[in-house]
Amino acid sequence: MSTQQINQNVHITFIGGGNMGRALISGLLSNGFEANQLSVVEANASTGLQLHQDFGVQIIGTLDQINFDFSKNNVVVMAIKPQDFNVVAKSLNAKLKHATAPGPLILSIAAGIRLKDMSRWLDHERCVRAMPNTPALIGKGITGLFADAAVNASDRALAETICNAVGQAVWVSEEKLMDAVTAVSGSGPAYVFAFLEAMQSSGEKLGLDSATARKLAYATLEGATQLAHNSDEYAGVLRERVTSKGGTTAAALDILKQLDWHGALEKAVDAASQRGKAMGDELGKTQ
Ligand SMILES: NC(=O)C1=CN([C@@H]2O[C@H](COP(=O)(O)OP(=O)(O)OC[C@H]3O[C@@H](n4cnc5c(N)ncnc54)[C@H](OP(=O)(O)O)[C@@H]3O)[C@@H](O)[C@H]2O)C=CC1
Ligand SMILES: O=C(O)[C@@H]1CCC=N1
Repeated sequence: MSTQQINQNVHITFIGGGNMGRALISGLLSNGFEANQLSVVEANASTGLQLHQDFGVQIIGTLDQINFDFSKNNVVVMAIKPQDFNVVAKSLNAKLKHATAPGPLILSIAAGIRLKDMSRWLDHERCVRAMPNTPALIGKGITGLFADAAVNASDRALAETICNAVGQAVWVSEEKLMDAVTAVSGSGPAYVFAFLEAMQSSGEKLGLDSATARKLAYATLEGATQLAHNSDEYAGVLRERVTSKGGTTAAALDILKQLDWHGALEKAVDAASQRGKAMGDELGKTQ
C-alpha cells in the first residue's frame, strides 16, 4: 500500500490536543493530511477552540461523542498525559466494544505507558507505542516506534506512515528501549533549547546584544548540526577540527571536561530514561 493510498483513507482522532498533539496535527496538515481527516477530543475548551481556529480540525468535547466512520481506516492517537491514560483508556474501552472489528489502530505517544497495560485497559490488541518529539511541528520530528507480535504488517506500515509524515521514524526491537528513545529524542529538544539558552546568555555576558548573541548561537547550532549530518566523520573528529592546539576552543573544552559536561549529560539522559521506566512501573499497577 502506498503512502498516498494510506493517507487518503485514514482518519485520525487525537485524544488530547496539548503541546504534542498540536505539534503532530500541525505537522500532518503541512505534510499531506487534510483537516477533515483529523478530529481532536480535547478536555480544555479554550485549547480545543484554538486548535479549530488554527487548523480547521473538528473538535470533540468528550470521549463519548466520538463517532468512528468505519468506512475509513481509523487511528486513535493517545496524546494525553501518562497520568490521565488509565481513565481515558477505560472510557474509550466502551467505545471500542461497539466498533466494527478490528476497531481503530491505537497509537499511544504517552511516555512510560506500556503496551500490555494499555491493551488491558482498552481491552484491545491493535496498539502501537510511539515516542515523537516537538520538531514534528515543522515536519522535522523523529519518532521511535514499538509494536508487539499481535500487530500486523499493515498496521505497522500505517503507524510508520503517520510518523513519517511529520519527520522520520525508527522501530526499536524491545519495548524497554522506548524509555531510551524518550530520554534521547522525546525529551531531547528540551536539552537543545537549554543549550541554546546557555549559548545566548554566555554571549550576552561577554557584551553582545541579545539579538546578536541569539543569531550567533542559533546559526552555530544549525550549521554544526547540518555539517555533522552531512559528514561521514564522527562528531568527535569534527570537534577536533575546530580545536586548534593551545587555542580558544581548547580553553573552552578544558572547562567542559573539568566540569564533566559529557558525564552530566549522560546522567541527565539516564535520569529521563529511569523516570520513563518508573512511570511505567507505577502507572501500570493501576487496574
Ligand atoms: N511534550 C512533548 O514534547 C512530548 C510529549 N509526549 C507525550 O505526549 C503526551 C501529551 O503530552 P503534552 O502534549 O506535552 O501534554 P499536554 O498537557 O500539553 O496535553 C494534553 C492535553 O490533553 C487534555 N486532556 C486531559 N484529559 C483529557 C481527556 N479525558 N480527554 C481529552 N483531552 C484531555 C489536556 O487538557 P488539560 O490541560 O485541561 O488537562 C491537555 O490539553 C504525554 O503522554 C507525553 O508523555 C511525547 C513526546 C514528546
Ligand atoms: O517530559 C515528558 O515527560 C514528555 C515525554 C517526552 C517529552 N516530554
